[in-house]
Amino acid sequence: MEQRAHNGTGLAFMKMHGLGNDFVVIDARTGSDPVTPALARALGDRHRGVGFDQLAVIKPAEGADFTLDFWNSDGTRAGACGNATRCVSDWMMTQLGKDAVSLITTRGRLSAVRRADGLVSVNMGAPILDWQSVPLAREVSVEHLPIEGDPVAVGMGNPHCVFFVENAETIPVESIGPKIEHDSLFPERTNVEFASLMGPDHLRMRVWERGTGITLACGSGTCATAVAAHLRGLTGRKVLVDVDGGQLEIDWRDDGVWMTGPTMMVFEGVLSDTFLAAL
Ligand SMILES: N[C@@H](CCC[C@H](N)C(=O)O)C(=O)O
Repeated sequence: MEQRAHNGTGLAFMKMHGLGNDFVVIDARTGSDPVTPALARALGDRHRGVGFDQLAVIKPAEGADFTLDFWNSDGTRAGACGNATRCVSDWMMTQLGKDAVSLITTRGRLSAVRRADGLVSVNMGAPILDWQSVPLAREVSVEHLPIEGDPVAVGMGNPHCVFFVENAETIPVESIGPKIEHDSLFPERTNVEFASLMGPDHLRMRVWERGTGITLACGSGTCATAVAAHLRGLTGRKVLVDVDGGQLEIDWRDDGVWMTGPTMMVFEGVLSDTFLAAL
């Protein structure tokens, strides 16, 4: 696809999703990064923009195939986005004619592969389990946070607060999620997951994403939930996680937490100069 700069010819973008966790993707490998918080918010507006859970920007990288930056729909940055990483990696593999790619995110170098069954796996790296790096505001046990419901904190390049509940379906995610997102224990706010055990190595998870709200899936949140479930002795290191938009496979291996699932390239478009000029 031709890359258009924000110079009077519009701005090209792609729309992708992984299990309904949806993304606008801008390929800025050959030009300057056009994204500002104002552009992210305007583009993320589902009525007046395109709408997305996250905005991902592809940039050049040294020593890897590409760099990936993430924005939330409220105009804030995210350090990780597992589903966008899988979707963009799949597209990049097709562009580069490869079945594996490496990429740089703010948490470091990640790798992704396309499996023989067409599903895409990404190694999201080792979970972060020290309180300073999650980050938490003060020294507490990440495995038992001093919050009602006894949640677990896990960093996956972004913060997560995982609650284990009897039945995730009945939890009022829309009212509890934002309260926990803004709890003073999380100086950078947090993503919030509610998970229940469905069977041996099988979880159900619903999510409130920091900076976005309820989404149909959250890749990094699914990884964090699987890590937390293993730490709590509920599951092994390899689990299936049912989210609102489908199912992800999580495998916490020695080299990191691998997440596998489907990807979808939906459409390509061009933002008009009128839209860009109104920012
Ligand atoms: N949907 C993403 C995670 C999104 C990032 C999050 N809202 C944050 O601010 O950390 C995923 O698939 O991991």
